[in-house]
Amino acid sequence: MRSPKDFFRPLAIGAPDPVREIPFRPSRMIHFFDPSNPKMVAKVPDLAPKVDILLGNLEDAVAAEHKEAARAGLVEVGRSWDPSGGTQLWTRVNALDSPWVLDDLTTLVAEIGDRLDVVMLPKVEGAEDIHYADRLLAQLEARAGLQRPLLLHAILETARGVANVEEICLASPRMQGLSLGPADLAADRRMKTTRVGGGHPGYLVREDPPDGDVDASRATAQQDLWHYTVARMVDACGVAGILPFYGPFGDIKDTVACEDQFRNAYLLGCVGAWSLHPVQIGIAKQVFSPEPAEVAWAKRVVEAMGDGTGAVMLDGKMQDDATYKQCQVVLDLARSLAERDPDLAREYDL
Ligand SMILES: CC(=O)SCCNC(=O)CCNC(=O)[C@H](O)C(C)(C)COP(=O)(O)OP(=O)(O)OC[C@H]1O[C@@H](n2cnc3c(N)ncnc32)[C@H](O)[C@@H]1OP(=O)(O)O
Ligand SMILES: O=CC(=O)O
Ligand SMILES: [Mg+2]
Repeated sequence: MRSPKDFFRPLAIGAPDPVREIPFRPSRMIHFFDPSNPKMVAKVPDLAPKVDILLGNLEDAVAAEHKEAARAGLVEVGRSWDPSGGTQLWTRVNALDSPWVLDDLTTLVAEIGDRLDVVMLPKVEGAEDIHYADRLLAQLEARAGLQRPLLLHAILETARGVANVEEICLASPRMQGLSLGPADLAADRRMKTTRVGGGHPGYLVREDPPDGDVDASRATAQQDLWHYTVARMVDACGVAGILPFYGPFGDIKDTVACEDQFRNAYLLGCVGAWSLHPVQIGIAKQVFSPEPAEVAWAKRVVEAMGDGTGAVMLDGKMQDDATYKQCQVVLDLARSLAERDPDLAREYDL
């Protein structure tokens, strides 16, 4: 194990210094596109200003015969990318055991390393995966003469990854965040759902039988299959000072259930989710931006609490040091979103 004193030292001579803190930038949606698909690439100029993060996906959902074209397509997008708009450019590279990942990393860092913000790594199982990518990126950054380190984002999508989630988050100063990968995770855990995220009608609780009559009709409510993992992920990210995201919701037509899944993640502490189709961009934008009424309430609490200590009553509700901090979380998020979004700035009146 390396000495903690070495944690913030570059892993290759000439590589940029690792970041000390993960910058919080608006990250409500990570919009996936396939850079080998000309129709999707044609939409990039229009989509880029509408999303917080645009991600060129090279892994699953890109057919094996299109892997090289996807990599080359992302290089083209990166070369004409204008970072001054504030949108982040990310990529999801192929898995570390795949035949493509080495070329993905070497090509992307050399060609567009100065445009990319974050590299998403799929199927991360433990700290050893992050250590490998960390060293390789440092070598590639040094060779490319990059001034700023690329950050790493891991997808939590194997049982082993979930079991090792804390060590993954703490494995490198490059770690920017985690996403839940419910599809691969379901397969790896042998869960019996064939859906990409979302609930399942079979996973429910049923009310007790009235007067012991087990044949009577009884109300049921679907439960959230992902609650445990999202909560675990949020805590692990909190420990490491990095950002948790919900991942994909595959039922593109069911925008209502998508919104519910995103909102559960938002309330539990996630900063954003993936959008797989343009229709999901607006859902994520709305859900992961605090409601104006919530922001107004947070402002009232902070004002009423003065220096943030003691207890006061506001509309019949007790406020103290802890609720002051809860309200600061909402206000900090609102302020950072308002800086990027003039409509929200007006609605929040900040
Ligand atoms: C489990 C996981 O790993 S999830 C992450 C990996 N999966 C992905 O990245 C999937 C990304 N999304 C997609 O591939 C597509 O959205 C699909 C296959 C789900 C649906 O695609 P389509 O059937 O073409 O959807 P639809 O007909 O509604 O598309 C409307 C238009 O939006 C475009 N479009 C669809 N998705 C996207 C996207 N993610 N980004 C940009 N444009 C898109 C289509 O090309 C189409 O363009 P056109 O009007 O010029 O013909
Ligand atoms: O990559 C995402 C997943 O759900 O699997
Ligand atoms: Mg996956």
